[in-house]
Amino acid sequence: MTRAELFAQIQKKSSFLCVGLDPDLAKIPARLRSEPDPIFSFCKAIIEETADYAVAYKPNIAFFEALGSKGWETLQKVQELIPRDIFTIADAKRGDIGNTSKLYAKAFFEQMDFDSVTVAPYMGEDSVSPFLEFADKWVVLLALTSNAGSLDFQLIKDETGRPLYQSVLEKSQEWGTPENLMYVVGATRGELIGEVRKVVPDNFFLVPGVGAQGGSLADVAKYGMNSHCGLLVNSSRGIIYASQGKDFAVAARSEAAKLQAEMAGLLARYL
Ligand SMILES: O=c1ccn([C@@H]2O[C@H](COP(=O)(O)O)[C@@H](O)[C@H]2O)c(=O)[nH]1
Repeated sequence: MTRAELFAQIQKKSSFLCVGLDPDLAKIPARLRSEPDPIFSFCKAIIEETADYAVAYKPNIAFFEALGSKGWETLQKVQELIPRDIFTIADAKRGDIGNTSKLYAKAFFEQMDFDSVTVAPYMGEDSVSPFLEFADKWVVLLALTSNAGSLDFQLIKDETGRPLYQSVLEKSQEWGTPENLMYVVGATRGELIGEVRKVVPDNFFLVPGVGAQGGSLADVAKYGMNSHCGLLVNSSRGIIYASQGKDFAVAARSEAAKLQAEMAGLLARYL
């Protein structure tokens, strides 16, 4: 999917919602556990109920690969089920020496047809570039993550006072363009999102941390939105586990609808 197509979807749905698919057998409704593929049934119901409000889905690969070969089959079926006009993110956090990264890219872009994959920047240019060689596919590079441990490295300053996340942003601008490179920027980082936006004015951000992690959607839009919206805001547990009862899919729809309504207001205000 191109950047223009993604922006067109955002405008059409008045939404920049990414629904995170983190399906945990221990948390899905008990009645689904007797189905032949409980995780697929769960994801299918969530996708069917939230697709009106979502412009992206982000399956977190850990929740599938933890189930072994069956989990990979389920992931492929889930990816194929997502409507083609909705952006897909394989949240796999890959990155290795060049020839290995190339095969990770083939796995997510050719074996499966994801639009994008999350990649860690730690190993540098040759670990990221192989993912950028695929037409209309995207790298979503970890920049300023939402977790507490992000403080361990990402905010450490070099001798010029520049934090590490800023070096990641600046250096990676040499590798990709706003047409194929997004950044992970946590919603829990508040006004720091504005600092990231100053360094990379045109790139999309994938923003996890709204919902279960407590980040503010209003702050994300205030500090992060650009003229193409530039934001995909993810919520996983806040949507998919809105209810663990029989009404889980309807409850997920309702949570997605609430976020979309707030997003529509923010788009009207800042775009
Ligand atoms: O900085 C990051 C990078 C990735 N994630 C992932 O996003 C979702 C968030 O789930 P919630 O349930 O909405 O908290 C999850 O898959 C994480 O692995 C992140 O949270 N922060």
